Amino acid sequence: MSSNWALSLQQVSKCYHLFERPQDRLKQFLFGRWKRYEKSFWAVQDVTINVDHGEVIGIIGRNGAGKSTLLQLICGTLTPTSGTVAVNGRVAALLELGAGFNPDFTGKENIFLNAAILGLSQKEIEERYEEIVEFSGIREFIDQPVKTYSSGMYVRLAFSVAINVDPDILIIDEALSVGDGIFARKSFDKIMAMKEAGKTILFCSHSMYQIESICNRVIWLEKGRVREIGPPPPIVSRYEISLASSKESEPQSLHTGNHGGDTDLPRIRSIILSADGIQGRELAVRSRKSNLLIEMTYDAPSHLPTPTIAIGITSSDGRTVCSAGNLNDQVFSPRDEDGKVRIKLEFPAIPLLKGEYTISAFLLCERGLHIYEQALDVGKLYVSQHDLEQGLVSIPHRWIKTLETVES
Ligand SMILES: Nc1ncnc2c1ncn2[C@@H]1O[C@H](COP(=O)(O)OP(=O)(O)OP(=O)(O)O)[C@@H](O)[C@H]1O
Repeated sequence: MSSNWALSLQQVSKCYHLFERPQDRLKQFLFGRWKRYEKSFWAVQDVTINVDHGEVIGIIGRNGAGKSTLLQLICGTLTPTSGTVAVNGRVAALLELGAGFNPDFTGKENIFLNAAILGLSQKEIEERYEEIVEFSGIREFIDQPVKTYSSGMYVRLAFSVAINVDPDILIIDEALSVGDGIFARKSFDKIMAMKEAGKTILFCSHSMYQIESICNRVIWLEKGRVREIGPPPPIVSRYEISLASSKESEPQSLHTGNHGGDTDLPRIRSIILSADGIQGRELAVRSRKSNLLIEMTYDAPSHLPTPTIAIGITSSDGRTVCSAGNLNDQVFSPRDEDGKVRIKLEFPAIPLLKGEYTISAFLLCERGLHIYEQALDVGKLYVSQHDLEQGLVSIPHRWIKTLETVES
C-alpha cells in the first residue's frame, strides 16, 4: 500500500439474507439449525480496491450492481460479511436522503450531532456553524425539527455539513445534482474545489459524462464484483457498449435540468433545426449532402459566468454517435443586452449514414461540467443514402492504388 493511501478494501463482501415469505424469518430463527429458510444474496463480492489521497473515483454499474452498498461499506454504515475496509482520514458521506439525521432534532441540533459524528470537537463545530447555515441557505428553518423539512432542504443541510467539516474523503451517492437550481451549482463548485484541493472523492453516478469529466479512475461493478478498474475513457466506452448490447436500457443521462423554481438560472429558450433550408423538429436529410443547422438561444443571467452549450447526436439504440460543444471548440458568442446568447452550429454535408438519429442539447456551466439543463430529444433526423456504405458515420478515407506494372 502506498504511504499516501486513503482507502483500502481487501476482498470485501456483503451478503444479505433474503426470505421469500415473512414467516420464513421466524422459521429460520427457530429451526435454522436443521433447515435453511433463507437465501443468500451477495450484493458485493470479493472487492479489492486501494485508493490514494487526491484521487477522484467514479463507481459505475447497472441498477443493483452494488454501488450504494459498496459506498456504505466504505462509510461504515454497513459492515462487511467478510474482508476488511480501512480508511485513512475523516470521511464525510452523502448517502441516501438525510442519512445520519435525527428527524426529531432541529436543523441546528443535527448540525452539531452530525459534525460530532464526523469527528469535530464542540469548538470546531461552533466555529463552522455559521458557514454551514449560510451555505445551506435554510437559516430561517434551522430551529425547526428536520422532519418538517422538504427533501430539498434535507439535502441542502446534509450537503452543507458534509462539505464544511473539512473531510479528507468525500463520498457521494448519485448526488452531484444535490438540491436544486442555484444550490446545485454552488455545491458542484464546492466539490470541484475539493478536487482541486487534492481531497479524495468517491461517487457513483449513472452519468458517464460526469464520470469522464471529473474522475481519474473508475470502478465498474457488475453483480457485486469489480468487472474493471482503471482510467475512465476506455472503461466507460466498454460499459456503454455493454449497456447498449443488452436490451434493458439504463438511465444514461445527467440529471434533468432542475431549476427548482429559480428563474435567474441559465435556461435553454429555443432550439431550431433546419436542413437544406427546411425547418422542423423531424427532418429528412441526405447523407453527406444535406447541411444541418442548429440555432440555439439561451438565457445567460449576468450574475453567473456565461454558460456553454453542447449538442449530442444519438443513434436509435441510444449510443452517442457524436457531440459538439462550443467550449470544446472554443467558439463563444457574446451575451446580448437582454441577457441572451444566440449561437448556431452547422454540420455541413452531414456524414451520418442511413438511419434514425436523435438530437439533444445540454446547457452547461462555463467549465462544461455542471449541467444546468438538458433537453433530450429536441429533434429527429431521418437519414437516407444512395450508396451501400455501412455503419453510422462515413469517416473521411481515401484509396491508394498500387503502381500498375506495364508489360512491354
Ligand atoms: N438491505 C438489503 N437487503 C437485501 N438486499 C439488499 C439490501 N440492500 C440492497 N440490496 C440488494 O443488493 C443489490 C445491490 O444494491 P445497491 O443498492 O448497492 O445497488 P446499486 O448499484 O447502488 O443500484 P442503483 O444504481 O439502483 O442505486 C441489489 O440487488 C439490492 O436489491
